[in-house]
Amino acid sequence: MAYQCPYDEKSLLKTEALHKYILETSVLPREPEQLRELRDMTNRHPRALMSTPPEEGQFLSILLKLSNAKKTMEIGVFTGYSLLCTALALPDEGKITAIDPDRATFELGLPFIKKAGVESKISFVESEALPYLDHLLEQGGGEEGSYDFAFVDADKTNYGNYHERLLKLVKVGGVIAYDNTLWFGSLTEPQNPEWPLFFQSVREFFTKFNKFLASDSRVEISQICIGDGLTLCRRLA
Ligand SMILES: C[S@@+](CC[C@H](N)C(=O)[O-])C[C@H]1O[C@@H](n2cnc3c(N)ncnc32)[C@H](O)[C@@H]1O
Ligand SMILES: O=c1cc(-c2ccc(O)cc2)oc2c(O)c(O)ccc12
Repeated sequence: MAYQCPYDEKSLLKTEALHKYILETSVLPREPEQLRELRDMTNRHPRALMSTPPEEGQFLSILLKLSNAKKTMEIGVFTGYSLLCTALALPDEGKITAIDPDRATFELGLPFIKKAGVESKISFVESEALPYLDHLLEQGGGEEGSYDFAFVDADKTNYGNYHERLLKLVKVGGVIAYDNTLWFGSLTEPQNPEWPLFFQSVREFFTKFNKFLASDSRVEISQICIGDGLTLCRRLA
């Protein structure tokens, strides 16, 4: 049976009105046309809740520009909202390695990426991320320490495994961003036996992963209350 997330609203803000205010004032009026069209299409998908929300996409975009990122990695593409945000934010020579075993869902968003004229910046890799990251690290050829930025929004309980590989692939000063680290605000809620088992296991995972990141001396971190929680890790040395 399909997993059903117990929450249908992806915002951690105090009220829905505040979320609506931010969207209507600062985000949606400035959202590029192809992103809006891709988001409208995705909203009709049964798993639309998985898509990166527009305020988070806007944040990723400004972060990529501020950090002058050129070579990035995306783990977990779905229909490509965060991927298109990234592709639009990178300079003309920018490159994104986008990894997801589900090509069909990526292809739903591809016409919008093409229409935006940024397809050439994207190399889509149809694969589970872990073996592909290992392949990049094994093949040599300058992949180690070459990425400016990585956005991780895939199978949550593998984030620790991605972290070890990505710390080798991003350059010193590069950033790894982990999505969903506040998992619908459930981390500080009492355990609810009515939650689906998958939801509970991800909650337990993030409880440990957040502590792990906080104690990881290889990175500087900032956990941001946007979308479902986003933790930025900047590689030190
Ligand atoms: C939350 S969605 C990604 C949302 C996307 N960032 C967006 O803005 O629409 C999670 C994606 O992770 C992919 N995924 C699941 N397991 C994966 C794995 N082992 N490696 C890479 N991607 C995986 C799923 O196929 C799904 O498309
Ligand atoms: O409800 C979800 C589920 C996921 C999810 C489940 C299984 C995978 O292999 C990958 C992702 O991801 C979500 C997500 O990223 C989100 O922002 C909201 C909900 C869900």
